[in-house]
Amino acid sequence: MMDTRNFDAGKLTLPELVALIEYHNRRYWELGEPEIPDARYDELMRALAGLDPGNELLTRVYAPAVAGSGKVRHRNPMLSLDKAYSLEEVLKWADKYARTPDEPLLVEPKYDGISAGYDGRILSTRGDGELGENITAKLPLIELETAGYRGPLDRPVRGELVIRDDDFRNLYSHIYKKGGGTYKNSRNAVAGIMGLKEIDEMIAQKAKITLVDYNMVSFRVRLSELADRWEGLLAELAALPYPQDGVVLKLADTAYEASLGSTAHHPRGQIAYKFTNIRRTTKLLDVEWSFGKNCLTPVAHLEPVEISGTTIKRATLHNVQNILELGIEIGDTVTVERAGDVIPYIVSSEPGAERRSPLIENCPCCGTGLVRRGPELCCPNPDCFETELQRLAAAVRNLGIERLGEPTLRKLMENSGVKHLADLFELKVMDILKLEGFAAKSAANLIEEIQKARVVNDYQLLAALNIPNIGANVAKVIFAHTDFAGLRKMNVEELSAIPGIGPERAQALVRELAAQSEYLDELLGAVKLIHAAPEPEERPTVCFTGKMPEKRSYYEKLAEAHGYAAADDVNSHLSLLVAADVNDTSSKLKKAAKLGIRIVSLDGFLRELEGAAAPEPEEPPEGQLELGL
Ligand SMILES: NC(=O)c1ccc[n+]([C@@H]2O[C@H](COP(=O)([O-])OP(=O)(O)OC[C@H]3O[C@@H](n4cnc5c(N)ncnc54)[C@H](O)[C@@H]3O)[C@@H](O)[C@H]2O)c1
Ligand SMILES: [Zn+2]
Repeated sequence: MMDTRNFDAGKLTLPELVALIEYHNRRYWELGEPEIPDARYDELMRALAGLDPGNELLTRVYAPAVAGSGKVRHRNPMLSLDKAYSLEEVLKWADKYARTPDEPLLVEPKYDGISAGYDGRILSTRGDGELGENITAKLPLIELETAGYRGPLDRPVRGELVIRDDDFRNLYSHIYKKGGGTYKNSRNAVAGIMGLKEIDEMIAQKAKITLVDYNMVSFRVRLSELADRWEGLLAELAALPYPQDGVVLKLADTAYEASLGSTAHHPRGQIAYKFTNIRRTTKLLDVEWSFGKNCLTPVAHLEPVEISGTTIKRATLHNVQNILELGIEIGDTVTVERAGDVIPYIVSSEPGAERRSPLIENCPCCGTGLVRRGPELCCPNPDCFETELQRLAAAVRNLGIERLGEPTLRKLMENSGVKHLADLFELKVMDILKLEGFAAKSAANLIEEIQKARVVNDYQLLAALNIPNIGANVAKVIFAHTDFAGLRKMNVEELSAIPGIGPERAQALVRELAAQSEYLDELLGAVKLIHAAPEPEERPTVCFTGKMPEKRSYYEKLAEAHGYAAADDVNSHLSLLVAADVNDTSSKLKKAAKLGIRIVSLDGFLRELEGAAAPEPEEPPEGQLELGL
C-alpha cells in the first residue's frame, strides 16, 4: 500500500486513487478513525472526478454503521451535499443557479452527526440514501430540537442526530467506549452510541442525543450581500452549541430549488461549505502526566498553533494506549484537531528529527512503579497523594459541596490531616482559619457547606466512592432496586441482573465495596442518607412471551426505559403481557387470559412506547418499511 497520508492527489493514477479512497472510507465510516482531514480526503475525490467523472465512488452515499432493527426505504432519497472549500467556490455555485443578483439564499449550520428522518412513526438513518436503518427503538433516548421547540420527537422531521456541545462536555468526553478509549469527538460518540445494540448500554452510557431539524437555524441572505456578510454569519453560527463541520447554503425559493433536481449524490440547489482549518500541524514539545481519580492522563504540550480562532497550546492524548497506537514521541510533528467545543486532541504524528519517548515508569508523585489497567497507566499506591487528592475532589463534586476546589483540598490534605470525605465532616472553623487565604466569614461559610452535604442521596454517596464506571446515573439505576444495606449484601450475579449494570460493573462494585468496607462504615456513620429512588413495585409490570426478533432482555430494557418493571412470571400483580404471537397457546398467555391481564402484541407494545397512535402498517415487501418523508 502506498503512503496513505502523504500523497499528492494530482499525481496519483486512477487505481491508486480508488485504492486510497476506499481505504479512507473504511477508516472513516467503519472504524470511525479517520487518518486524514476531510479536506485532504476531498482532494482525492476531486482528483477522481477529474480522471474518471463517471466513477461510482463519486456518487456513493455512505453512513456509519448503527444498530437498527431492519431497513427502511426512503420515499424521497436522503442525499449527501456537494462541497465547497472557499467563499469563491460557494459564489461560483450560487452564480450558476441565481436568477438575479438578489437571489435569496438560506445559510444554515452544517451539523456534524448522523443524518436521520422521522415520519411520525419510524425513525431511520440516511444509510446509502435509499435504504436507511430502522432505529425507532432508540426514540426514547432522542430529543427533538426545532425552531422554538425542544422536547420529545413528536412530529415528522429530517435532521441530524448530534450530541449538543454542552452535553458532550458534561457526559461524553470522559466516557470510555467499549473496548477502551474515549470518544474523541462528538461525531464519533453519536456513531458509537447509535451503534450499540443493547438499549441498556446506551442508558448506562447516559446517551443524550438530539435530533436537530435542519431548518432550526436559518439565515436568509441575498446573494449580492453574501460576501460582505460571510465572516459575520460564520461567527454567529459557530457560537451555536452544536457540533458543526461547515455551513450549508440552500436556494431559499423551495419550489425553484426542487425544480433543479438532484444528481445521484446531492441536490443541485444546495451546497456545503466545509471548514478546513479544524486541524493543524505543530510540534509536540513535551508530555505531562496529569493525575486523575484512578489513573494518569497524558497531556500534550504543543508549540502554540491557531485553530479556528483559538490558540492551542495543550491537547489531550487520552491514555497510554492511545500514545502507543499513534506511535507518538516528544519532538514529533503532530496533527491537532479541535472540533466544536471539544478539548483539542492529537490525530496523528510524523516522527521528528530528535525524538524521545513520553512514557514513564514511575509515579511522578510517589515514585511507585506504574501499572497498566486497560488502556490506562495507573499508580497502584493507595496512599499516593496526588491520586488521593483527585479522588477526594471527585467525591466532593459528587456530593455537590460548593466552595471546595482542588487548591483548598490540597491545603487541607497537607495541613489538616484530611484524607477522605469522612474527614471533611470533622473539620471545624478553626481548621479552615489555619489555612492561608481564609477569613472568619469565608471559613464559616465553607464549614456550613460541608455540613449541608451530610444529608446526601444514596446515589451521590455511591458515586463518591470513585468506583470505575459507577457514576451518579448508574448509581440511581441501582438504587431503584435496592438500598445501601441491600447493595452491600448483593453478589455479582444479583447485581448483574440489574438492567444497565452488567457483569463488569457488578464485579467492580462487589470488589470495591468490600475493599472500602471500613471506610464506608465510617462514612455511613457520618451522613444521613436519603433514599429517594422509586420503589420498583410502584412501576407497572410487564412480562414478555414468545419468540421475538431481538433478545428478550432487549425488550425488557426498552420497557424499563419507559418506566416499566420487567417481570418473569404472570401473576395477578402483572400489568401487561406482551406476546410475540397473541394467538399462541403458551401457559403464560393462558394464565394471563384467565387472570384478565391485558395482552398486547409486540408491535402494538412498541408503538405504545413510541406514543404513536398510527394504524398498523401494511406488511412491506422484504421486511422493508416505507418512510413517508
Ligand atoms: N477524512 C476522511 O478520511 C474521510 C473519509 C470519508 C469521508 N469523509 C468525509 O465525509 C464526507 C462525506 O460524507 P457525507 O456524504 O455524509 O457528507 P457530509 O456529511 O459532509 O455532508 C452531507 C450531510 O450533511 C448533513 N447536514 C448537516 N446539516 C445540514 C443542513 N443544515 N441541511 C442539510 N443537510 C445537512 C446531512 O446529513 C447531509 O447528508 C466527505 O466529504 C468527507 O469530508 C472523510
Ligand atoms: Zn503515586
